Amino acid sequence: MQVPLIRLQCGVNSYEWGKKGSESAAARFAAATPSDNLSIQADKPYAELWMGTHPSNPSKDLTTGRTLLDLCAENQLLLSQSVASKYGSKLPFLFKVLSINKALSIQAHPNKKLAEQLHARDSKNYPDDNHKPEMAIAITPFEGLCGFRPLGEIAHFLETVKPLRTLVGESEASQFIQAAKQEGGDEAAKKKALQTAFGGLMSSSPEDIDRETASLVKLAESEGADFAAGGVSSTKGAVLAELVTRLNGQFGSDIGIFVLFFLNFVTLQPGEALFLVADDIHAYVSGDIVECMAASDNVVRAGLTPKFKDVSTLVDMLTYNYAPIDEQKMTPTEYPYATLNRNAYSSGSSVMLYDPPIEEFSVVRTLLRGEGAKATFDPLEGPSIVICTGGKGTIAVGPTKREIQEGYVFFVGSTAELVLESAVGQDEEFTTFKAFCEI
Ligand SMILES: NNC(=O)[C@@H](O)[C@H](O)[C@H](O)COP(=O)(O)O
Ligand SMILES: [Zn+2]
Repeated sequence: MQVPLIRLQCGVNSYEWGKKGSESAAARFAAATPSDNLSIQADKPYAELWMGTHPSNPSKDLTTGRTLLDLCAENQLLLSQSVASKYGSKLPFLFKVLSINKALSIQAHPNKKLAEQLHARDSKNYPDDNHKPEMAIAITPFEGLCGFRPLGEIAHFLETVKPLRTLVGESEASQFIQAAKQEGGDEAAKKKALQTAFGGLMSSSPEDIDRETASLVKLAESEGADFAAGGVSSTKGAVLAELVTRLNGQFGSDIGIFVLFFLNFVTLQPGEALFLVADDIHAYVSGDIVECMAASDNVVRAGLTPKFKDVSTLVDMLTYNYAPIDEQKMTPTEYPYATLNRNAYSSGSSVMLYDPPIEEFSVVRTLLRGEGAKATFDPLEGPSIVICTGGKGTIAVGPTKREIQEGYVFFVGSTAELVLESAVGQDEEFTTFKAFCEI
């Protein structure tokens, strides 16, 4: 049976935080594929390219116009029997490219149980009954807020940033500082103190937020590198001061600006990655990324957004885990099931695996340098989606061989032996990302 290689036409979502017009990688990639209803407008934000079967924006077979969702429902072998029997006739993952001009909302994604409850209670704001663990891989330099800081860092900010301490509340702040400074001590009590302090911040009144935002911005502008007593080792005062003024410029007076002092601020270079389990708090700030997640669009938001906010649900649902940012970063490993040809070896090409501790997806980044560099992948017992984010080459499954260049997206059916070959010049790179599920 001929395993299909299907060129996809993918939709792009215009959220307010997206980069504008062709500055947006999501827009450029979407526009690389012929479409009768997409013309990129220079002043319109384009946030997310969606690749997959999610019904909110299902990808289509470019040749027939049929949705990938329909094709998988008609022929489960595209997914493989094992994947289809566990996840039904749809992809277990949703694959995206995000192009971020302004900060995304302060958010977390509910675990499976909470997702079912929220979906049953409010399917408009919570369209899925599924969890949404997610992984982000930087295409360009990326900034994000991710997971709670080590408690000592938060204590430092409560002691040195008066507007923050005022919004948290004097007693909550001093109780937290006391708990944070206890050597060893009861982990559950520390997390409770963190939840109380964070909950105190998030329950601030709009008047208090307006007043304290104005004071915070004034301090940031006047103190510069000395802001927050010079900051902490992971985030220096000057960086914090710039972030406060940037976020204030983007959102005006907003409680999300104060969340900055509770969350790790992380920068990723191209190829570096983050993994977020369900219920992990985060907010991406800038850059272009590839993102892969379980098939869900459930977002619980609490700040930095014009969208629906559900602050009490967010405060209640969080794990209140805290850790240095390096524990949130994911380290890719060499992908063992691909063979590079001589050109690829000699030009320093690479095939790297990003493999989070969940079943629904993994991602492989293939970076082929120079003319004729080739990677041959062992057949997978499961579905894949491949996007080219730079350069050009060919993609082949069995006897079917197609051109692929920046923005092109292909669905690769189960048990395909996939071959990628570069058609770029000597010092250029042909880069693809492949999301897949194999169980
Ligand atoms: N962390 N990234 C994600 O979860 C993306 O997949 C979501 O689609 C975005 O967070 C949605 O962001 P807004 O709700 O528009 O602020
Ligand atoms: Zn998210």
